[in-house]
Formats: sequence, structure tokens, C-alpha cells
Amino acid sequence: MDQKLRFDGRVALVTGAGAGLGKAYALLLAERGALVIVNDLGGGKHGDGKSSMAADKVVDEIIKKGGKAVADYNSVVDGEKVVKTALENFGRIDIVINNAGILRDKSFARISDADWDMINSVHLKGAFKITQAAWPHFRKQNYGRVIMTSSCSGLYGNFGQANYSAAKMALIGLSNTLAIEGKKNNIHCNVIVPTAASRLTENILPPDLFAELKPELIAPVVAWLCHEDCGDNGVVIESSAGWAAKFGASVQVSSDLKYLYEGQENFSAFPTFAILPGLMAIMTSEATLDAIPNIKYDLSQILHGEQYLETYRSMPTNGLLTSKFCIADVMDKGKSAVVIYDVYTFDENNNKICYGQTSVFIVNAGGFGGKRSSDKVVPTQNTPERPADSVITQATVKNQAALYRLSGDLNPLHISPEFASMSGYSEPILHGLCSLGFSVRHVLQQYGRNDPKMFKAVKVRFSKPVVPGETLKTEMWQDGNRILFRTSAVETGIFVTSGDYHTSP
Ligand SMILES: CCCCCCC[C@@H](O)CC(=O)SCCNC(=O)CCNC(=O)[C@H](O)C(C)(C)COP(=O)(O)OP(=O)(O)OC[C@H]1O[C@@H](n2cnc3c(N)ncnc32)[C@H](O)[C@@H]1OP(=O)(O)O
Repeated sequence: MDQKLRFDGRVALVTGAGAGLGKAYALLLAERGALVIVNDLGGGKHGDGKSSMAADKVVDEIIKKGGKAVADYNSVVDGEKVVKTALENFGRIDIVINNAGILRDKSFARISDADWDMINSVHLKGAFKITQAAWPHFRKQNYGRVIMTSSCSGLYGNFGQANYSAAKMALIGLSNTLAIEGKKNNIHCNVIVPTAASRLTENILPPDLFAELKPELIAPVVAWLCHEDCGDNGVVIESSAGWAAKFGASVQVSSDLKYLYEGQENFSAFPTFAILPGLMAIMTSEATLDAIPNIKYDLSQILHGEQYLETYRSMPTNGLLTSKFCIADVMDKGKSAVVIYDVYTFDENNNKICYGQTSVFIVNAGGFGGKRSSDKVVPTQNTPERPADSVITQATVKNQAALYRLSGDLNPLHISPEFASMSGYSEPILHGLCSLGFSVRHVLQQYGRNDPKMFKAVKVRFSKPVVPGETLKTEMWQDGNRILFRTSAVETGIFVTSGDYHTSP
């Protein structure tokens, strides 16, 4: 984190700050000048017992290091009392980190009312009470930063945690609405989805993984979300082991608005959108269906196999485009066939906008005695063996393919269960170009300041289908201006896309 990020004069309340993540947040904020309320009831991880020791120890540590902090031992359900500790000691409140949590794990059939109520009370009601108590002060001072703590257990589910999962997901709903209601008073509310070594995960995570997942690696992410310069509001951030990824709809990423809203300054086409006019030209011609002689095949056998795109100038946001294509080569892969198209797209002044190469994979259309490889194909690079330099994870939505159809690719494979079944899939699969959009978005966010002008070229192979609703994880390796990447579906661990990407020099 930037050494200049300071919290001088800000009062931060961290619940459950006696250990683990809460402690790491409290220590970091205090080190950066914040006056911290270290709230901890000092109970066990199932919500039993009470002790002032946990909070006192953290306060001592902060004071020894030259910081300022006071302890608070109230239950988070008594939100007013906790916030009162801040007001009485430091006269104001600026930051609330709702972190306190307990577990009452039981398989769904065995959850008692008490287990359900206790979990909801500490996680959900506690966050509600604390934040509501701070809210009028935030409004009055026109400033506030709130963090809700969700969990992968809420996002994806986890055996034995129905009560906890439900409460953790509910916190995202709470945050989304607070983000909307607080916006006009400069009150931001965001969600952290941490995976860290803590009291709650001690007996759940494998020991070597547990050792890697230091809370200190998540604390800078949370600190940044609490800072006055952070414009994020209503976002959900997953973070663990030193990486952080925004999760959720792209309208929540303020720099994405330029791709979505025609009234936005710098309204731009997303770079990979430039592939579409050429693809539409190919799809509306009969060329693919005539490409392989003496073999019968139809649209249900056709998949987007690979794609290359090289851009020469930005896609205009309106105007007439012309795409010209030719079949560059045809390959016989034995069982299947691959048709390679070269496509050039021009604007209305005949300026060349981009060159694209589309590989169309035709299942069961091989064996016609053609060649297996072609020197016309733009090669796909392998990703390095070393761990990725950065990772971004983002969920697609169940309606992702239905939404992507609005871009013009109306292939029924992506929407019709009957058609998908004819192609051999149990449900419609996502457009290759939609998955590619996710991967390139991740690279552009990570390495190109989300600026479409930073995009030069990309090549990918679609190696396995993506099902709408899956979460896509893009691992990235930097090699100068070239970013190698591969994208997998988190739910299955299967690699769906691999490729490389060039930024503008
Ligand atoms: C009218 C026309 C225009 C249409 C344009 C597109 C319109 C869009 O709406 C369509 C889509 O978006 S479809 C969705 C996106 N694509 C996908 O999901 C495909 C995912 N890929 C796969 O499932 C497999 O790779 C699969 C099934 C493609 C191949 O898997 P296998 O059959 O198991 O192949 P494998 O045994 O691994 O390899 C055989 C040879 O083929 C090469 N190859 C593999 N995957 C390839 C791919 N994706 N693209 C190009 N070549 C590919 C292998 O390298 C191998 O060749 P060789 O032995 O010579 O190396």
C-alpha cells in the first residue's frame, strides 16, 4: 500500500478486533494515524463466554507502537453502546468495519432455532445495529466508510454452514442498499470477502494453506476501502493471500461506465467488441457451411475455436462499418475440422480498424484428407510454470448469454436448451466472445488502467465451454508489454480460455 495513505484524525471502529482479521485491521489503521475502537466481546468462536482480555491486548499493542486506541467489550447487537464508546472517547466516528463473527456449524437438517438466531444475530443484526448507530453521525458530517464482511461460504455455499452462509449473503444485500442510500452523503459501503487464517477457519483449512493466508495481507485492501480517496461504493471484493478481486456487476466499477453508458464522458467500445462485426459477417454468409467438401454438417456442430484480434484504431461508437473476410485455410483434425478466417474491418472513411482471425471448430466434420496444421494460424502462447503475477475473479450471471445476445450473436447454442442438447451440451453455453470479454477486462483492469487505448492485440483458444453463472478466474503473467493469461471456471477448476495480450507500447 502507498506509504502516504493516512487516516489522521479519523475514528475507526473495528468489531471483533481482538484477533485475526479484525486485529490486523485495527493495527494497520492505528499505524496509519486512525483513532481505533477495538471492539471484542472476548467470547469463544461459538459465541459462548465473555472476556475483556482480547480487546485489551490489541489496545496495549497499538499504544506501545505509539498509536491511539480504546477497548470496547459490548456485544455488536448493542450497536449504540459500541458507537457511544467511540463518541465518548474520540468525539466522532468515521469508519465502521463490521467484522465480528461466530460459527455454529451444523448440517441443514440439524440446525436448531438457537443456532440460526445466534448466527443471524451476531453477523447480520450486529452489522445492522452498529452501522445504524453510526449512520446519523456519518450523515451529519457528510462522510462515512462502512465495511461488511461476507464469506465465500455465502457466495458459493459450504456444507454445514447454511445459517452462516445465509447471514453472510444477507450482508451483501444490506451493503448494496446502504451504498445507494448513503451515496448522497458521501457514505460508502463495501463488502470484503476474505479468505484468511482465523479462529473461524483454523480447523477448516488445510494446515499449509492456513499458514499462507495471513490476515495482514487482507488488511491493506480493507484499509484502502475505508480511505477517503477510495471511490468504490457498493462493491464486493474477494481477497486472500495477497490478491484482491472485484466481484459483481460491472456498473459497480466506476471506470466501466464508459463502456456501458452512451452519455458518459469517453464513451468507448470495449476493445474486443471490434471482433463482432467480422464474426457477424462470417455468420451471415454460407461460407462456413461450404468450406469442407463432401461432408455434411450444420450449425449445431460449430464452435468458436480460437480468436485473434489486432487493433489499429479505436472502434467508433457510431457509424457504418464494413468487414471483409476470406477463408485463409482449412484444417483436418481427424475427427473434426477447423476453418480459419481472416477478417478486416473498416470505418466509413475506409480506415482499417482491426484485423481479426477467427477459427471455427466443426465437430465431426474431419476425415476429408486435409492437412492437420496451417502456417496461417496466429499462434497461441503457453502460460509460464511460475505462479501467476496477478489474479482477478469475477462471476458471470445466469443470464450472461441472454445479455450477450444483445451484442448481435444470436446463435441458438447460447439460449436454446433444445439446440444446446443437439450440440451435445446439457444446457446452453456462453459465447466465446463473452468469455473473452471477461478475460480481457481483467487484463485491462490490472495492466492497462481500464483504458481501451492500452489494448493492442489478443489471441485466445477457447479450450472448454463456459456455462453462464460460472465464476471466471483469470491468472495473469506480465512479460513486458505482453500479458499471458489463462482463465478457468472456479466451480470446476477447468481451464476455459488461454491466451496472450499486448498492451499499446
Ligand atoms: C457460422 C460460423 C461462425 C461461428 C462463429 C462462432 C459463433 C459463436 O456463437 C459460437 C460460440 O461462441 S461457441 C462457444 C465458445 N467455444 C467453446 O466453448 C469451445 C470450447 N472448446 C472445446 O470445447 C474444445 O476445445 C473443442 C470441443 C473445440 C475441441 O476439443 P476436442 O474435440 O476434445 O479436441 P482435442 O482432442 O483437444 O484436439 C483435437 C485437435 O483440435 C485442436 N483444437 C482443440 N481445441 C481447439 C480449439 N478450441 N480451437 C482450435 N483447435 C482446437 C487441437 O489442437 C488438436 O489438433 P492437433 O492434434 O493438430 O494439435
